[in-house]
Amino acid sequence: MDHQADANRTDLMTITRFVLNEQSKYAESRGDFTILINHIVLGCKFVCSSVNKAGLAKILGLAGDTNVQGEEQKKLDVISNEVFVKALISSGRTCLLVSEEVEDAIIVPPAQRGKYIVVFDPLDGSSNIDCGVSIGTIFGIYTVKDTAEVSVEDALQPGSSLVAAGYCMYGSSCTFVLSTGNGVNGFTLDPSLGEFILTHPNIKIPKKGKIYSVNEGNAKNWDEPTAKYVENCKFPQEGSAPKSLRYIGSMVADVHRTLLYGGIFMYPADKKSPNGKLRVLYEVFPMSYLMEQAGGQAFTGKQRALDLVPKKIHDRSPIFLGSYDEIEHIKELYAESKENGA
Ligand SMILES: O=P(O)(O)OC[C@H]1O[C@](O)(COP(=O)(O)O)[C@@H](O)[C@@H]1O
Ligand SMILES: [Mg+2]
Ligand SMILES: [Mg+2]
Repeated sequence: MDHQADANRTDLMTITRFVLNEQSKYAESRGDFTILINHIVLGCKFVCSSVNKAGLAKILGLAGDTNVQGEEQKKLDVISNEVFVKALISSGRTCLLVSEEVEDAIIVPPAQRGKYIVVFDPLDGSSNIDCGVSIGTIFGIYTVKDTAEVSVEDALQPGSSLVAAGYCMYGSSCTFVLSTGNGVNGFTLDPSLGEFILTHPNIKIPKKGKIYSVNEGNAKNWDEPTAKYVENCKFPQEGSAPKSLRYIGSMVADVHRTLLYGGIFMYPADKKSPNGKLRVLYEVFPMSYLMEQAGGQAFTGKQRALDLVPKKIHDRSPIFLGSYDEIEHIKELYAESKENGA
């Protein structure tokens, strides 16, 4: 047993240590945020182990119910939702929860309330669960002044009011990516320690990218700027190389690759779904917050995504997010089509 190596492992930057360091920068902090993040991390570890043994544990397939989105819920959608609702309420640091899998906002019992609102997608990429392709969990964190009178309206804040956001990807390795407003950091789960260790410090997305990510199956219903942008990816001007298409169909996995490699992920509006598919509060906002914190951009086709103010907790919005220059190009195409009166 190499005791020295083991001893050295004690100075690894775990996520708890990292968040505690972050918190120590705020004189008024009492550790509430660290406790909240620890409960989210606990939920992710639980879901990760469930996902890894899903086939064995017979938790693949449908749960038999339909959620507020009209989607057939997978067993892991329901299990993940229960895990996070319980973990977040038992943290004693939340007052309101919004989950993709629950129609109404969950108001935490007064005795267990804290100042944070958590919006979350307990299991993202549900269509990929049964074939073992990467899936994830997405979350955003807001604060509220008066927890005593908290109501669903308190969750309908712009994305720019988020105090933190992140996701956990259940893939070949389990990766937790977090921003508390000072850049983006990635942590990998060390199964032998059961700890998330800092492996991707201060993630910065490349300014340009060689990859575009979109469900081309919707192409015939796209608007002109989207069609033009994708056309340009495939048939670029003289001297530029065509981009590669990568589409996993799990937002967490497609955005994680985009964050690390650069490029663009988009779920645009189309004639079939004029507001796109992805949900503002617990998909679009957290990923847009992370993208901006990493030096990228997030655009709806009309405005900066984080400036949106949702009217309902399950609102959807078109979204283009990724490398700074790629989003600039999309913005120009939308401005052009607006000038042409489209
Ligand atoms: O199959 P489509 O239409 O391309 O949609 C894929 C998108 O839908 C989602 O699966 C929606 O998320 P959920 O799985 O959480 O419902 C995203 O992860 C993904 O980006
Ligand atoms: Mg999702
Ligand atoms: Mg989901």
